[in-house]
Amino acid sequence: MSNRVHIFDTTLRDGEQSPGAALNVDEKLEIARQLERLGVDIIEAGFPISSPGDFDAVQRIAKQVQNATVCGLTRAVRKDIDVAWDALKGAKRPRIHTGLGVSDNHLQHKLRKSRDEALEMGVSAVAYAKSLGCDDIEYFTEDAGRADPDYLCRVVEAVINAGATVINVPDTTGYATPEEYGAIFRMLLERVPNADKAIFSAHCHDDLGLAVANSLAAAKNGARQIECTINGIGERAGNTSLEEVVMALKTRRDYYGLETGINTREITRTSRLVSNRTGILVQPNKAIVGANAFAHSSGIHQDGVLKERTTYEIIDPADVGISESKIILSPRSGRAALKHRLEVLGHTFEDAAFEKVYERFLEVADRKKMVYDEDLEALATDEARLVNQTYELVQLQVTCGDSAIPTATVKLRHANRAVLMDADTGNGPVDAIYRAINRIVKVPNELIEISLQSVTEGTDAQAAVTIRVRAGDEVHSGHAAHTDIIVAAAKAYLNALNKQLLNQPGRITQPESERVGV
Ligand SMILES: CC(=O)SCCNC(=O)CCNC(=O)[C@H](O)C(C)(C)COP(=O)(O)OP(=O)(O)OC[C@H]1O[C@@H](n2cnc3c(N)ncnc32)[C@H](O)[C@@H]1OP(=O)(O)O
Ligand SMILES: CC(C)C(=O)C(=O)O
Ligand SMILES: [Mg+2]
Repeated sequence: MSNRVHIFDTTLRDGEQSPGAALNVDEKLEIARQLERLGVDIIEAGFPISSPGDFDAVQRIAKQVQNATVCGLTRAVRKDIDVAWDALKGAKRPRIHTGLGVSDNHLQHKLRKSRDEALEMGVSAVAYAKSLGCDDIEYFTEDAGRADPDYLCRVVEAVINAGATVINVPDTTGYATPEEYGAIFRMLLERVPNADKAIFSAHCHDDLGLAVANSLAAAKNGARQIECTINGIGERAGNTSLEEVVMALKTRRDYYGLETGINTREITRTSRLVSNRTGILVQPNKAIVGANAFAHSSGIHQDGVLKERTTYEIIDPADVGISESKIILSPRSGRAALKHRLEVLGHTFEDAAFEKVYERFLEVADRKKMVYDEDLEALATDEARLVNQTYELVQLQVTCGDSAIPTATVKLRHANRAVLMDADTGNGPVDAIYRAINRIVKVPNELIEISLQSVTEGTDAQAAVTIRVRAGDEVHSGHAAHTDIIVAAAKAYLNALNKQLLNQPGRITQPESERVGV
């Protein structure tokens, strides 16, 4: 038996059966083009009899696709087959996918047919498709996951005799377990006398979250076609996800010994296109294509991945078309991750300065949960400026509002370790802060410009404050960033005053203001 597994993509048929996923014809064509780039073997383009729009889509895809087989779904009904064959006329490699339920549940309640009647319908549908000149006929034994094995074997044997070349054994309701589903394929291959005349195909639904596991079990037991959809979209809980099943076969080739023709580097692009056009978002923790699939956010993992990627990654992100894995800076990140990201952004620090950056990073991370490059830039430049500071902000308390007198209390630490506190009122909170700071620092200056800017997005964004003060002939600028804009304003002012103080002899001398908590 060959070790090549055909990938049958049904994003445009079963995937489009996802509630709310309806695609227009142009979008279907666009997705079909991308599926070809991805290298799928078969594109199930639609159910041509279902609507004029679907007929049109199948017809246009059939004409456009160059390499893949293009397939149209039908019931085991002549008019469906006629319409599908008509839609597939322009295809280089057309396939009719017809079939009928095989479980007693479907026979009794839905089709209201006896086993023999249904078998006869299936056989005539295949024979009819063949009579039209179709030599690639796939037969689906709907709800095979709940069918009587003896009846399933009878149906499969009969439809292969009638001309079916591919036998689809769907677990339509997502009921089977991997062991059971694998065993169905083993049984069919062992018991059906003409089984060697057909390729057996797995088609699984994810009602119990087992679609991928069931498809893999089928492949392990002889299935050589897997039906799947991009992002696992599809009827109810969805279908087998193409990206998961393909990457499982590739990553665990040692276990399955099977190959597909998929160009896995196109996986991410295809996933994004389908999500975009269907409007169905991909959950962040989704395997392979979720936003977090290659993101590391805790310190121990980040340290490991930075030392050697394979400590926590079994797939190289480049293999699925992602340039690199992500290190997400969070309150759980350690020094290794922070240092790495700062270096990537071009910031290096001496050990002591780095410890201060790390301390401030943790403060920001606790407030923001995720720290972005823009936050780091703000944080790093701020710290770089503060290395030579004379005064450092220890604590700030502000009272303001439409009926309160803006009042600020500031506590500063001097370079000689003295902690100084003072308070003042002002026209507004920033004015009050600057007056309180002036009472401690006591360097004459004039505030000539203040600008406030948000450097990241959201209500928890970092605010950056830039100010300029004039002292005699000199102008000093100060810059600081913080998630609290009032704190950023205080730090920016201190930053400017610290620069002013750099030029003053004896700046490390103890100033005269009130000393507290030395
Ligand atoms: C498991 C799957 O995913 S199967 C594919 C599911 N996809 C779709 O159903 C989308 C396309 N479907 C449609 O557009 C429509 O349902 C159509 C055009 C196929 C049929 O529409 P209608 O003629 O109005 O029939 P309706 O949908 O109400 O009922 C389905 C009929 O097909 C019968 N039927 C269902 N499956 C099959 C089958 N595989 N072979 C033969 N008959 C079938 C049902 O028993 C029912 O027949 P009844 O009306 O005699 O009871
Ligand atoms: C039409 C068939 C192949 C199907 O989608 C199913 O049984 O789930
Ligand atoms: Mg299905």
